Amino acid sequence: MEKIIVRGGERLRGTVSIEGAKNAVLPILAASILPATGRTVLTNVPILSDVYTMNNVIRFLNVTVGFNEAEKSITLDATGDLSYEAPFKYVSQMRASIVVLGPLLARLKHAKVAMPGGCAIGTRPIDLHLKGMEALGAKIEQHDGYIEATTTGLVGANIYLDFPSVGATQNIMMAATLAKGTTVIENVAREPEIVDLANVLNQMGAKITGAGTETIKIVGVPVMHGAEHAIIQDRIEAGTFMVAAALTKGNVLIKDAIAEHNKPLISKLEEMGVAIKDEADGVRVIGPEQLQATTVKTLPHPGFPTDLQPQMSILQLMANGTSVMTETVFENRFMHLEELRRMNANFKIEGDSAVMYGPNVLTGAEVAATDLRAAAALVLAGLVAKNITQVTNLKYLDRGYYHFNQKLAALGASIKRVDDLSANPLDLKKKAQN
Ligand SMILES: CC(=O)N[C@H]1[C@@H](OP(=O)(O)OP(=O)(O)OC[C@H]2O[C@@H](n3ccc(=O)[nH]c3=O)[C@H](O)[C@@H]2O)O[C@H](CO)[C@@H](O)[C@@H]1O
Ligand SMILES: C=C(OP(=O)(O)O)C(=O)O
Repeated sequence: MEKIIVRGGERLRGTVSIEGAKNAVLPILAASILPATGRTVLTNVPILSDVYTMNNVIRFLNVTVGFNEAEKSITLDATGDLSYEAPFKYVSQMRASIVVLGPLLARLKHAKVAMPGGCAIGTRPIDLHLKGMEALGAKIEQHDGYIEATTTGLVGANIYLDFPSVGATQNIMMAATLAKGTTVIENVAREPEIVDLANVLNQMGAKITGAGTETIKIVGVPVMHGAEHAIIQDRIEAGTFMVAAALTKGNVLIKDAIAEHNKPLISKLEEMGVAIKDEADGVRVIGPEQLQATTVKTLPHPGFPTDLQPQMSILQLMANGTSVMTETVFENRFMHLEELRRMNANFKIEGDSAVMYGPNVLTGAEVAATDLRAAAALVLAGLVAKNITQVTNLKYLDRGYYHFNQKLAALGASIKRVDDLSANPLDLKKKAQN
């Protein structure tokens, strides 16, 4: 069985490089459906199972996809006859496939996408995506587990999102690029990945302003063309390594990390006694001898990211005093803590909060990942636990981290992965197809 085996107790030291952002590249791959002429070339693409899955989705739609793993680049061509259906087989593997709905509707006036279910971290409805498509003039029908959207032509509209959903913002923004007239979306998500998507769409000929603020304006254009774009750095991977350095009393330079993108994490780390230095080539993190307790609440950007909550909670467990983590974005994102009971973690869950009594003395155990960030958090816990920790269910880790154990080992962690199917991109690719 594939597993990561880690012996706790090493201080991490050195430099670690960060990949392109998973949450930026996935919607941008969907955006490659929009150009009717020219090829799109993406660079700084992370080698992740989610990327292979999204490649499979858009290949099924007849986009030509060439992934050059050695160069971390993908060339895309959507100039042929496209198909409008994203089947259950792929959408069930990865919820983010729902973001093909907007571009398909814009380009073909017809989209049929399998209904994405919830996942381990929450129920994850898509009502806001659908509300946006309807406002732009799409007729939505739900049947046989599919959402079918049709239109005689999308028309710009004013849309207010009840919640700044990342996926809904991306889907509506992409649908509106080719709509007739102007669309204004209010209360949108402001994540850096939204800005990256808007940048590539504008390179493709779209007219989008306001990405990164609460209101996005899109002036529809008749046609879009291919573009070249380098994916932004992964702030969640960077944040995970910041936590790893802080946790192990380490001293690590997270190369090319963008401090601005990780402000909410950095501010909490500083509160806990961690030294952070914004250097010319990245962010240096120096962990203290003893972390201090802190209170954290997850929120849409620029609040504390839910995707760093599980990792941050390991720091809180190790901090001196009582820490509280409140999760407001997803209703079921404390599964890693339940696993950590096997490692003697002392905490209690009260509604949407976890109250952690530190400093804990974690002891190694066999634990199973339940989702992507839970997987990373369990490995982090292993770095500071006594004895040996074994983490299984690594398919979740491979969705979002490239060479996670190798990068930690290069920083001095005593860690290895057995039966490693992620070392070779071809194995990851095969896994994404199964
Ligand atoms: C591929 C990708 O980029 N994934 C990220 C994206 O997911 P995703 O785009 O799915 O997350 P959303 O921002 O849409 O979801 C946030 C909250 O809004 C709710 N909601 C969302 C849409 C909707 O139509 N109705 C509704 O109620 C969700 O159930 C959830 O409680 O943002 C999340 C929140 O930062 C991150 O954790 C994910 O890593
Ligand atoms: C929840 C995440 O991703 P997704 O939305 O793809 O499930 C994540 O990246 O932590």
